[in-house]
Amino acid sequence: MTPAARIAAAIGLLDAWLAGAPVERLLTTWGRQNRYAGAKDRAAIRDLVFDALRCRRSLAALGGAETGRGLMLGLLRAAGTDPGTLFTGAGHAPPPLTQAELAPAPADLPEEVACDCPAALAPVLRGSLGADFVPVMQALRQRAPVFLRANLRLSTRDEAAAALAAEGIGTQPHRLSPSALEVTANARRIQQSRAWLEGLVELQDAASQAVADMMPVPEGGRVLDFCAGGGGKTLALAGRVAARFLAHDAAPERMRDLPARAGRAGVAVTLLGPGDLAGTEPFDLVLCDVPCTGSGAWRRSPEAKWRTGPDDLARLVGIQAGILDRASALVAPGGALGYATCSLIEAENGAQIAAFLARHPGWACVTERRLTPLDGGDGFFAAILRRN
Ligand SMILES: C[S@@+](CC[C@H](N)C(=O)[O-])C[C@H]1O[C@@H](n2cnc3c(N)ncnc32)[C@H](O)[C@@H]1O
Repeated sequence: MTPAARIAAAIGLLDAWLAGAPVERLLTTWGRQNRYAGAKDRAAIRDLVFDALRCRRSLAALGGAETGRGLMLGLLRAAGTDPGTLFTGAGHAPPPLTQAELAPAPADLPEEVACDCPAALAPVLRGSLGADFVPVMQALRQRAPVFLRANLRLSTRDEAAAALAAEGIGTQPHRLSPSALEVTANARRIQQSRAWLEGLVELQDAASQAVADMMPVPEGGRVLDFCAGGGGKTLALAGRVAARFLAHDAAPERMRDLPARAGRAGVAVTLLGPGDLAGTEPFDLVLCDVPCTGSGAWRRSPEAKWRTGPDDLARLVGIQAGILDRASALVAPGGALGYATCSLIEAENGAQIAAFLARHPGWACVTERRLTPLDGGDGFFAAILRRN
């Protein structure tokens, strides 16, 4: 496909997204319906769509309309490319620019538009981020780096990096965690590499690794990952300490890849569905990596940035409180309750912990950490609580 034809495809996909369809389903369906498009075309179109979603507000302003066409015009203008060179109407290119579209783009955009902050959550984001509001929102406009976690059970980080380098995959250590590697070349080869297939590395954000590093796991102890999902945190904990790991999720189908991932990593994890918890307590650590707005990960999931509002936030805060109440009852005397979100919003973070402590006076918070994309990885919050 020509660059102009890829832009025309992205315009169609963005129009369907603006009409309410989920982005991943749109991209999958587009790939099935356009078999002539090769892997490079599909990847390029995905990049165009995700770049546009990350910067939806500013690009719509630069392109003069909140339509697929307006977003692509804005994307080209933001990159300093004259859209007229691609909007030619020739072959599969988008139709030429109209008189209205030829008008100069606005020189100055309002702050929240320029940093692509969603209007619905702007007050809570401003309140939560304070002086970091603009830099963090600006950081969320960029593509996220690809990070790997070296499985320290099987090799050192340097050995994992050397094994990847032997297969042409460039990495560099990242300061957020002793296991974190930032991929600098050939990220698309990772899942075919021997290093990945043999469990030396896993894909995991560096801040997510830093959160796992904070969790107190006693050697030989019992650990419950209460909201295990794909098991990223379970595997990071198991990569650090030899202990007994149980993974639980309210939606057990989310854990379907965990047995294969645990097998690759050389660790044992017992899976528990919603009805299986009774009698499994007590645990030395119960980790609650709770469902949240995901605002710290909007670089990777930009769709959520525009489709999450105050009602979703209120619903999630209620779910998080319920999880903490339930999970705290499973912690052994002297054990720890871990809490984590990939959110930047205080209601899901420090305020959630303060509300838990107000409901449970026997508990105290011993550590809290807030990470934003300015630290290099996704935005995360983590706290460790112990019974007084
Ligand atoms: C942030 S994700 C977990 C990500 C995972 N820990 C990882 O690192 O890959 C949150 C998970 O919580 C699960 N969940 C939602 N409500 C829950 C509940 N009430 N109890 C337990 N798990 C729940 C969701 O199904 C989802 O898989």
